[in-house]
Amino acid sequence: MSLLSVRDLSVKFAMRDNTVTALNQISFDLAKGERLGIVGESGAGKSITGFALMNLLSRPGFIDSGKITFLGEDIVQMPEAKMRNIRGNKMAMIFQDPMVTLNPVLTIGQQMVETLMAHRKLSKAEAKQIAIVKLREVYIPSPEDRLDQYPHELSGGMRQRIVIAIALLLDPQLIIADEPTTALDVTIQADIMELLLELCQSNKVGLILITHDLGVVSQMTERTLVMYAGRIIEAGRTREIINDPQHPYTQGLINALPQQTKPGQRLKQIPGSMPSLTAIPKGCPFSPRCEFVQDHCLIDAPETVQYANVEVACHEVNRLHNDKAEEIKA
Ligand SMILES: Nc1ncnc2c1ncn2[C@@H]1O[C@H](COP(=O)(O)OP(=O)(O)OP(=O)(O)O)[C@@H](O)[C@H]1O
Repeated sequence: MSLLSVRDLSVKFAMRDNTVTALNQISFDLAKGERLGIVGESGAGKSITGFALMNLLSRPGFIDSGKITFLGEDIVQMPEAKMRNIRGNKMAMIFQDPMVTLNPVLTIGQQMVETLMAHRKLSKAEAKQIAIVKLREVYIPSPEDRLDQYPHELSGGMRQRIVIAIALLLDPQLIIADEPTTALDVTIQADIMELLLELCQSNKVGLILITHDLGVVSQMTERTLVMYAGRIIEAGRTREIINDPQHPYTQGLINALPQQTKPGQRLKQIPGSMPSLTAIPKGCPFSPRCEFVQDHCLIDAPETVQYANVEVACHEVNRLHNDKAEEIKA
């Protein structure tokens, strides 16, 4: 059984005068223990996807259609009380800012013990012991002492480690991490990612990692979804997507990576920007920024097709692929 299955999921925002589409019929699967990256520029719909999966969208956002099946159960139709239980026990979300999760007026120990006791039949002493074990797993030094500290007494990196420990407290099967290191000092970002990877692997926890950074995705995940204007425009094994991207947008993201730029050369940014939800172009949403655009790209939205080991939504994928092969031959 797959851990998660998303079919034709559409999310809309009810604005004052009209309704705009933030997610447009996205579909994907996640196997148990699998790690999936969701990448794309700001506004692509990555965070909205994370919130929809947790059934945490709030007005004006709502799931318009589609199905989300988690461990065999339909999340979209699930009553909120049951969903709250699943959110605590089976899936957890880690946000960019640790203070979204941590309560500033409670000690670390109070937060962890309360969470454990709310979901498990445990005495306070037992819950405290589990909290200490979990803090040790995220390499918090002197965990016994940390239990009595408040979040503001700890560094940003330490706070995010504690958030990871809280996410893992009830042994979830899925963690959704939305830019979990963006707010942290650059020097500790890699440590936190490494920790998350290690814990997901050792506990066989599925991971959905939301990030704009393809470099991070290549280190952390087995499969990747590339999102643009609320659609999945390319999906496949991370290795294939990084080494042989098929969609011009993915190619643009990879060309913009600092490692692709020679010293003294300017970063090759994709021209233009992500459209706002109220101005998504007709046809292929990427067409105004695409150097390979053809007339028909402006009229019809491309279907998703299987091509060279990935799924890709681009009218011109065949031509681009052949041109690239010719280039390599020459
Ligand atoms: N409450 C809201 N009302 C209206 N539009 C919204 C709301 N929240 C998000 N949006 C829009 O939904 C789109 C997708 O947003 P989302 O936060 O998922 O993007 P993202 O890919 O996660 O970007 P970022 O990397 O900046 O977080 C954006 O165009 C955003 O402006």
